[in-house]
Amino acid sequence: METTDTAPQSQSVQQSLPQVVEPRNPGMDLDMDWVMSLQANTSAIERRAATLPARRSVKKTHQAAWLLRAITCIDLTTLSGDDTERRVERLCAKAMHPVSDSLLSALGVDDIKTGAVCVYHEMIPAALRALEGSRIPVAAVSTGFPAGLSPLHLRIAEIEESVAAGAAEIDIVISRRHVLTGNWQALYDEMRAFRAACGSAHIKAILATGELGSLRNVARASMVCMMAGADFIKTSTGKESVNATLPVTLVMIRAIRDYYERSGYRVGYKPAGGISKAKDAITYLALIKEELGTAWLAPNLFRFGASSLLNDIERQLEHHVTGQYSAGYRHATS
Ligand SMILES: O=C[C@H](O)COP(=O)(O)O
Repeated sequence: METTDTAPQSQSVQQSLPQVVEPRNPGMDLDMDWVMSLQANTSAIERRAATLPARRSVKKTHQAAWLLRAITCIDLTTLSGDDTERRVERLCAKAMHPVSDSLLSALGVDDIKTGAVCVYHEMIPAALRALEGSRIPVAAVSTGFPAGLSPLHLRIAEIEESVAAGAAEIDIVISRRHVLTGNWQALYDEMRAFRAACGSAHIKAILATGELGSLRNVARASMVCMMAGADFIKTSTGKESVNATLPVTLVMIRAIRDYYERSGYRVGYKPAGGISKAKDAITYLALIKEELGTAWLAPNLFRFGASSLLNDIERQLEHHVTGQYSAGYRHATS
């Protein structure tokens, strides 16, 4: 068994984050030779992924620091048809105070907040009002989320409206059919247009990997989106039948590493959908550290897209401090 015995940083979480301001990935011309050269050895990747949760255990003393770091990397999300302003306000309150004051002081931490709050366009004003003064960015899903099958001009207009409404981050969905038909030029052009519409807002490209057919397609789609200027690549909408997985993560973060080695630009990674356990969050963080290095263990380069992960992290932190578990409903986010 391998032990991840170095905590990501000390327990003064927000203050200790690497404060390097990354230059934005400007993208590059579509390099078809590079795209077509990307392969994925599915059985090797699945074998490696299967060993990850068992191989890695974080020493008890470092667990709290890893979990606090995970909190700072959460895009705390609500994306439901029955979302209301009230629900979004409660979510934002949780984003600003993700852990109770008593737990924070027991852990020796002054302040902590989530990486962002992620909502549908209509909820942007409510989120901005509730987060005022907190410096937590609002992320909006866009481009006909989750299917992305509305007319292109409407998808572009949706981005522009969300940016005008104050969203600092835009989570777009790609057209899966461009990947499934191998039309990489169309995917590149679409992503370029989305990036232009975002202006200064950062763009996360949701690949919907559960619908892309193969890990090779995931590798190629990741690379094309980065070439077109994605600031982050993100696995899933949370609405596909298969969302974030470790094999997909391996493929995507290796594409990020290749892109960095060739271009010099660090692109962020956001696994999303179905990540609800603290131990899974630690597995993801440890894998990121191993494959990409500590520069990526910060909210400017790594996010979890998650609606309920914070509840379990808070429970585990409480256990760390008191030695006891409380009922999950006590930590509900919305
Ligand atoms: O992007 C975030 C996802 O929609 C959240 O998915 P989840 O509800 O399974 O955590």
